[in-house]
Amino acid sequence: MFLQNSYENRSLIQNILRSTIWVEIIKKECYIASKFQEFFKLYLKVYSMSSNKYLSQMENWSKEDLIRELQKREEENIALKNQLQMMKNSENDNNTIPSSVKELNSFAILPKVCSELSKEEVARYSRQLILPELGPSGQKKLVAASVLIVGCGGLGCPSAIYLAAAGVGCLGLIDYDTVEKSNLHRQILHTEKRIGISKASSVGMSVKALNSNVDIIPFDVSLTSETALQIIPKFDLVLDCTDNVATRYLLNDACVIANKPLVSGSALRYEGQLTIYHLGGGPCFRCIHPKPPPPETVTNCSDGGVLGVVPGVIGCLQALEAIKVITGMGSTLSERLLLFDGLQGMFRTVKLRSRKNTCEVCGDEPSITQLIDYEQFCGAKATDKDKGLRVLQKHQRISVMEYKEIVDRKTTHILLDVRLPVELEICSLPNAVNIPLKDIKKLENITTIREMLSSLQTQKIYCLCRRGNDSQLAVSALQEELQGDYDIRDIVGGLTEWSHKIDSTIPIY
Ligand SMILES: Nc1ncnc2c1ncn2[C@@H]1O[C@H](COP(=O)(O)OP(=O)(O)OP(=O)(O)O)[C@@H](O)[C@H]1O
Ligand SMILES: [Zn+2]
Repeated sequence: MFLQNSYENRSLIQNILRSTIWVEIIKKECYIASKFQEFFKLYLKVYSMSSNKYLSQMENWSKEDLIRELQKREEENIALKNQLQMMKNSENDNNTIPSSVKELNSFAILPKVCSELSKEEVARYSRQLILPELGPSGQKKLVAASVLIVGCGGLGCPSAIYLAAAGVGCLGLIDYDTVEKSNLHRQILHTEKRIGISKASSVGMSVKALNSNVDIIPFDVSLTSETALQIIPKFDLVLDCTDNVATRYLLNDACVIANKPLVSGSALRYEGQLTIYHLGGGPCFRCIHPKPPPPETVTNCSDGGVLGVVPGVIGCLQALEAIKVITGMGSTLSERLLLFDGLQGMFRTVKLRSRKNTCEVCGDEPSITQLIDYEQFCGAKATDKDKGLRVLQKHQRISVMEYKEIVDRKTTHILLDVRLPVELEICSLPNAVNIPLKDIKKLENITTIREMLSSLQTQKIYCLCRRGNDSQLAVSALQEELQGDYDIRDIVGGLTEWSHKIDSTIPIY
């Protein structure tokens, strides 16, 4: 069989093998980082194992499959090389980041009682020390303080770096995710070389490089109902730098139960918001939002987009609020919500309601005294990754492979791309008709679709979007509006799946 493969496929297989071997080697090399005498023995062993295993598996693969496999290996290689480089760098670096905390029961924050600022501290913080409201006494409070930053993304990066710069003694950094290329436009503490490594460690490294006096405690874990109360009580104050509703409720309830103030920020497109919950008798998040919003009304950065500067602004302001809470300077945003409109260049502050004595968690007789299942409560995952909507039956959906066959057989149909026009400028399939989901029920669009169906003499409409969520909603909407014997389906996984399985030249965004 192998002999029947084209020359091209064979050379692809060779490349995949080479790449696979490197993945294995680098993994091992990471493990034995400094024991290079074992390196060559390992190389030979891995080489012979990998060749036999992979050759027999890949003999019958198509060229497309081989290209995809190669890309996967190469990406894995880059991430691993970055990790290895990081390990080698840290061997020569005095400011190494402690490895991330896995045993949540056992970590401790070393108490920093700062009775006197050192000469070095006076020199480093001199420009803020001479502010009368802060002064040496405020600086000592900062040095003795510990702040937990939940989420090391667009908001977490600026808040972490400013708190470290200001001399906060200990920063806890939580994020379960790893650095991706699409993070770099706004998550400014990560670097190209750190793609693939833990976000919490990456932020830790940047923070340490700026101020080695700060103790860093990274947690490569998801904050959940199981982990939250093992971590939060050990810190003085918490920053919510996350991006999903379930985590917002979890953080709120955990901070009320642990009696910690919560500095909460959010940013989307060109706008941001900021407030402080559960501080000095002020309201908590549940006092303001007793019920979660319907999941389908929540937009995140990866769907709605965000200009990087906007979380930059809000993250900096979160750091400022934290500094005020710790030092007692000025007046905080408790019971007030700050709204930032980046496009108009406007800040506004609105008054929030005061604490509700009937609040389920911070009220006089709370019914929530321990953490609950927040994904169930919100009807949404505690991540903004893929909403994975499922509103259609199996017979109303087709896979990208099935759609490819329809295209190859030249079966007459309408391909309806329901993304925004700006997204079609990024990438699109040939002959797609664009009607954004939000406009799909408009009379003129329904009329256009009816006319196209009748002029093409077809009953078939295939709806396409970026990841296969909006396309399902489009199918439901069209079924309601068209009311006829039509074959309307959605293409599962959308253009992202098309890129993975059919045409890897389509960019994933
Ligand atoms: N429950 C949680 N525990 C730990 N980290 C969380 C939790 N919920 C969200 N996060 C983290 O909060 C961060 C939010 O940052 P942001 O929205 O800027 O990043 P993102 O999710 O990487 O962005 P994108 O939507 O572009 O993929 C993410 O890094 C995410 O992993
Ligand atoms: Zn409340």
